[in-house]
Amino acid sequence: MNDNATKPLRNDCFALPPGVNWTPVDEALERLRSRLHAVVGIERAVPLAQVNDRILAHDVYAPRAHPPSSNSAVDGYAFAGPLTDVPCAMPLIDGRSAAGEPYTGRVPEGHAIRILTGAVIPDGTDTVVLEEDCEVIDHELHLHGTLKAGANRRKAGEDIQAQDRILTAGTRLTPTQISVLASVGVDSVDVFSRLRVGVLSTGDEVKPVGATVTDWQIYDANRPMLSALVTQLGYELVDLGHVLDRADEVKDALERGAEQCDLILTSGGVSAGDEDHVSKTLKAHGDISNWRIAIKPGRPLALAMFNGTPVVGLPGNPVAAWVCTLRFGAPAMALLAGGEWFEPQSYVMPANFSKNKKPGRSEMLRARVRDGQVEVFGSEGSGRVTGLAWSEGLVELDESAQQIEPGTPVRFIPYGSFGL
Ligand SMILES: Nc1nc2c(c(=O)[nH]1)N[C@H]1C(S)=C(S)[C@@H](COP(=O)(O)OP(=O)(O)OC[C@H]3O[C@@H](n4cnc5c(N)ncnc54)[C@H](O)[C@@H]3O)O[C@H]1N2
Ligand code: MOO
Repeated sequence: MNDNATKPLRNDCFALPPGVNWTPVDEALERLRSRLHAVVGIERAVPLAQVNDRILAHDVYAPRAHPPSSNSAVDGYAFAGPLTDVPCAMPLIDGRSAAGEPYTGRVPEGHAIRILTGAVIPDGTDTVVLEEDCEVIDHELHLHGTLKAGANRRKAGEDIQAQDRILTAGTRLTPTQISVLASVGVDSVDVFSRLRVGVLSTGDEVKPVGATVTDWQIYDANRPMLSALVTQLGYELVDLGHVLDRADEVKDALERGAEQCDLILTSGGVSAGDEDHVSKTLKAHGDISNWRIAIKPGRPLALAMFNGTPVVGLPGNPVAAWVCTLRFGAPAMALLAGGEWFEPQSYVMPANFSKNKKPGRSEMLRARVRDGQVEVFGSEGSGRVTGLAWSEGLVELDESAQQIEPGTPVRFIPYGSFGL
């Protein structure tokens, strides 16, 4: 039950203004944000049991209030408050109000009634005393402390009023939001179809895991990494496999991808070398813009439209591919999928390392937090996959030069901030 939610992207959506050479990270992000929009269809009335991790297509309004009636927050006794003149005693009436079994009569003035947690506050009462704070002797409630009117009462609609907008379109649904929907009886919602993301590896030296390899060949580390990332971000993975550095193979794979996917991630073949066929093919058959982003690692990033489908040409080095996918790909995919653009939440914390950073480029270092301090991986080599596994996030150092010493505040972005 899909329909097209949006119009297609423009072919020149990644074009750079004339004369642009090095693009600062913030500018690159702003450019992506302003040129991309949702490209997926809508699935209607999807049951709550199937909406975790899906993106809401429409705002949702509450069909009823939460809580629907005023009720007690504690086990105790209800009466009309406030209680100022203490100590005092109040006759208890027969009967009680329990959750699922409300008291239907009216409590006379000056009387109290037994009430349990979650039970509707009976007519004639508005205040509840905890059972630990009073005594019952011979059908009489003895009270010792003062209480404000409305104490221990959860008012009807104090959380949600009927017709309130409870969730907005573009929200990625999580268990906590599903609880909000359920609490007001919403049993199904409209969500965007999952973004279909193709992952393609390129390179004559690259072989899939499981293949026989010789010394000059390497295993494809990027495709399994990016595939797992795509799935974990909540998108539908389309495995486009691996192709050699040959124009016809790259073109065939991109054509297959453009038919099946809403976005294609490629790795390798985007710098200026003789065998960089991804760039060449995109140039020959698509609308490509080679963004030289002032970021390390990940300087070459190719953004292109190929047969109407956006292609992100990631650098081959696994660390650069990882960093670029998180920093640029994750918010871009969120927009294409109907979600909201996001700037990952970061935390300023003291460094426990030293670094003399050159000006001109941002640097993203593999990092983690121990004992309230940020540590970085021992090597910055962008082929070092062990540093990826070691890290729990990234440290982002901005374009300006910086001398980092132990104790210098740095910006740590946990992987969770990218939606992982
Ligand atoms: N003259 C220049 N040379 C290079 C530049 C430059 O600006 N000028 N940039 C360097 C940087 S930085 C990077 S990153 C790479 C990016 O190059 P490509 O995207 O063309 O990537 P490749 O050359 O194909 O591969 C780079 C590196 O990564 C390995 N690789 C490739 N695919 C995989 C994979 N699926 N799994 C694991 N490893 C992979 C590949 O073997 C290379 O070692 O360019 C620099 N050169
Ligand atoms: O993108 Mo490259 O891996 O910066 O080193």
